[in-house]
Amino acid sequence: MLEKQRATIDRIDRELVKLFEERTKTVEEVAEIKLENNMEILDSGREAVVIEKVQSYLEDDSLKGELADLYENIMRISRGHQQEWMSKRNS
Ligand SMILES: C=C(O[C@@H]1C=C(C(=O)O)C=C[C@H]1O)C(=O)O
Repeated sequence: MLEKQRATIDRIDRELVKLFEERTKTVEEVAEIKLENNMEILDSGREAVVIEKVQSYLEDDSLKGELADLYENIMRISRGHQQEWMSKRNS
């Protein structure tokens, strides 16, 4: 009954995981630059811009709130990853 839709979701998830890994590797490069330049992990201005930007890519504006929620979580995880990465680098 749900096979076709779930196969589509599985395909999308595979792509999302690939992109998540690519984003996270890039975030590690950001962490390295921040560590070298004594910069704060959190950049609230940039986070606000990211959310506005991704919302502008939507075709369905009714998803704006959910997309903001998703990106708030992605960036929270991103900051946690930078923290971990910096701690390992310093140990
Ligand atoms: C990756 C960065 O670090 C943090 C995480 C962000 C992100 O994951 O997009 C954005 C801003 C920062 O709070 C950055 O400064 O660009």
